[in-house]
Amino acid sequence: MLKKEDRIEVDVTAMAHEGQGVGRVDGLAVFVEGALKGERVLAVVEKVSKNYAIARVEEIISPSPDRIIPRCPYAGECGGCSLQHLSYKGQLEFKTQKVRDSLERIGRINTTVFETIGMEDPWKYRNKAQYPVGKKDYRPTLGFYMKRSHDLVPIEDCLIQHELSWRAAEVVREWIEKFRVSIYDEVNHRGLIRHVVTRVGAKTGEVMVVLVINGREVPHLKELLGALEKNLEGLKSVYLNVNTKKTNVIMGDENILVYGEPHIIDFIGEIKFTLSPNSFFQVNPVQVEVLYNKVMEYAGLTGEETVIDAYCGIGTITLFLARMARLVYGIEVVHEAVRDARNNALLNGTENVEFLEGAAEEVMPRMIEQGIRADVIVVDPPRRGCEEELLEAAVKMNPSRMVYVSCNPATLARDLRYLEDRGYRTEFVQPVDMFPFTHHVECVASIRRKHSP
Ligand SMILES: C[S@@+](CC[C@H](N)C(=O)[O-])C[C@H]1O[C@@H](n2cnc3c(N)ncnc32)[C@H](O)[C@@H]1O
Repeated sequence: MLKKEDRIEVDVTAMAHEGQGVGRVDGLAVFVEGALKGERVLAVVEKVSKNYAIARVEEIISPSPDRIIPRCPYAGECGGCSLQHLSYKGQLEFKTQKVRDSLERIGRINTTVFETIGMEDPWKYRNKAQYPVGKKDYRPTLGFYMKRSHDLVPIEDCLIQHELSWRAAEVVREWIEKFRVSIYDEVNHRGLIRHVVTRVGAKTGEVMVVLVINGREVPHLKELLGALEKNLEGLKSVYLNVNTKKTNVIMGDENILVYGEPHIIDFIGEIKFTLSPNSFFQVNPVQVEVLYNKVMEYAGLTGEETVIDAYCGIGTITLFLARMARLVYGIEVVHEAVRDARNNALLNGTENVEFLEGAAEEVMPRMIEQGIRADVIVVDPPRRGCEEELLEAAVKMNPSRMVYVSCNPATLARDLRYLEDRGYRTEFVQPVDMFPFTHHVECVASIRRKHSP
């Protein structure tokens, strides 16, 4: 029987969904952090439970041809990226396989899963960063948490963040140090500065800086704004975000604008969007165009259709769809996002959209009661996937096509099974790499009604 601290040799035969290598020792599945499929490794057991064990790599006995030396100096420590040691080609293959496995095992979906579409340059792609603030050797530091912990890994830069983002974080760090501004301590719930959140408009270069604070004001604000203005070309907006709760949720509900404009602007393709501190906006501006173009292709619109875009956020997909549809309903639960979506429609002069506020699983049944039907339904839910009530309503509307955008292959598989059992067929699934160097993958599924009425 394996036990904690055992040193074992493992032949890694598969990759788990979060990127750990998996092998078997004494009949038990062992998940080895940092190991790749095809490798033989020496590992130290960290945890043993009834059905599996967890181990960490101590030595690579025979490496995979896909193993690379991580470019990031914090790889293995920082919880942000889990695949820095895998070649980019290997990452894309891993993601394709992960989607195929989920669809087959969880959903028993028999469909074509295309190869994952990757980036030409998979670095510096993120337009949003959330840096926790802490201390190292009594000095303020910013960084990222280790995997499954709140231990801060101090960093000097992040290779997947937009460069303006780190520059903003550095300015805030220097200001904290210079004016001895207190740093939040989550153990005793004291101190002021919790996180620095940055958003960058990739096409416009506009920057928003949000200081998440355990309070409603900061000392030496004038000096902070002066330093940000001086060092950050493109600075458009600075907010204080009030989060006085003892919680792991990063941002609170209240935002106080202390500099510049309430929004920054960015484009996806030709369409213009305003972004506020809390609104959801896809983090990879290059791949989001690839993703939305796939949505358009699979929606197959001619200009005649009534379309529903459920879980529409600030109306990004809605406005794309509207260019080729008669009317698009966007449905979203977050009030501010609906307000932004309506603004974005105005900003782009788009009139054939209507935004409905509420939980999509409640709004869609009400639409049916009002006699509203859709020819095409697009859904883009959070990781937990769609509520059954929403899928039930979607099937009742009897659209000829659905497009499912998903950031979680497991819930995608579950929901596709629901639809397959009720007269729909998954034509194909296209994974898109929105998050290089992490284990996450986005998918677009094309779904068709099996029989026309
Ligand atoms: C993955 S995001 C997609 C947003 C948008 N389609 C985009 O590409 O930017 C999911 C969105 O669903 C919203 N949401 C979460 N639960 C919801 C629900 N039950 N009904 C409607 N919207 C919901 C979230 O606020 C978020 O804006």
